[in-house]
Amino acid sequence: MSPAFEPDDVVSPVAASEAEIAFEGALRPRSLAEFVGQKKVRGQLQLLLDAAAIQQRTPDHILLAGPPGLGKTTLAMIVAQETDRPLRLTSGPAIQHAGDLAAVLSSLVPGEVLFIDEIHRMARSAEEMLYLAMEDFRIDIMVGKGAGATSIPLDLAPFTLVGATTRAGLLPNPLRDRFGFTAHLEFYETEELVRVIERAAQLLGVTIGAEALVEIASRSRGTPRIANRLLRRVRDYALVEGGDATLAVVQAALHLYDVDELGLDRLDRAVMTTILQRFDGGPVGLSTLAVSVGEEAETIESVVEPFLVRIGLLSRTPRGRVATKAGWAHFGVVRQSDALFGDDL
Ligand SMILES: Nc1ncnc2c1ncn2[C@@H]1O[C@H](COP(=O)(O)OP(=O)(O)OP(=O)(O)O)[C@@H](O)[C@H]1O
Repeated sequence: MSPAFEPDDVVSPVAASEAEIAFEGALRPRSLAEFVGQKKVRGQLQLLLDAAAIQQRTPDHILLAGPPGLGKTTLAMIVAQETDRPLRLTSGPAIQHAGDLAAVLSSLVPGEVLFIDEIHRMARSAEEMLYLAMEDFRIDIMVGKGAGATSIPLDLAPFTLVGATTRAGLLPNPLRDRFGFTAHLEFYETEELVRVIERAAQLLGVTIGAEALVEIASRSRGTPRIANRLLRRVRDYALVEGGDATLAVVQAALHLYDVDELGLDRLDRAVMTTILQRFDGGPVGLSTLAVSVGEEAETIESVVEPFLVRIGLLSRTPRGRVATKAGWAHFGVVRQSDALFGDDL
């Protein structure tokens, strides 16, 4: 099954190519003060870090939950920077065995911040090891097999775990409970994205007007990663055209990249038109929908749906996914049952 959705799609909120990772690195805010939006989470994190500093201990473990591209990695980096501690980055898929995690944990220096991205994708055996490590800064290493197996306890340096997940619901309770603080990152408001783009434009040396900023922000799916990426495309367009990033340039550039006024991309449109045309507006189950659009169910659930639900085009019901009235209206499709019986929407 070939995916309908590539990580480099212009409005894909998922992690991008090497070139984009370098581009993102240059734009990352370095402190909580520079981090735009998520006011509540910023306040809560600041308090947690200040309290730890006063007590001269490692800050509590932190879980960051939310859709991709909202700033989880950036916040983990900020936690390390603000507390002046080294940072180790790894991810759930890289931890396939308990031994992979033991190697990371046993090499941490005192106070280090360990960031595990996509923590819900870590191996089960490693999860169990992590419980003890988080609670007691200790792990048990099993040596040998069967009746002769023994466990050797190993003390760890105290560390702060920052876990990131797009699927908080998939984390087992014992793991979730061991985080001292869970932050739920929300999609950003347009005004917040305007500030993200304004800051990025300054760093990139792009001259951009107020209307153009709002236009990019309102097509960025509430996601800073997408806002920065659209700005990059607009900058390229302005460069080639030999002018500033005006509203007309933004509109032309985003039209070229097929980003509509709501910021919907190919996969969003594929999901919506499948529900509308193939399933007459739903309800349709997630796995059926995934097969119909040729995409992983997880991508649909964690990347596509949260935004479609947020902007009111789709609703999730116990019987399946259903297009809302606004969904029908946005795509200008007429419900087959209404067409048959001549009802108005
Ligand atoms: N609040 C913010 N203010 C300014 N820029 C931000 C903010 N949040 C994210 N960004 C920018 O958006 C980009 C993506 O952020 P980041 O990598 O932290 O997202 P993420 O949630 O970790 O995504 P993923 O789950 O895919 O790893 C970065 O370039 C970062 O600079």
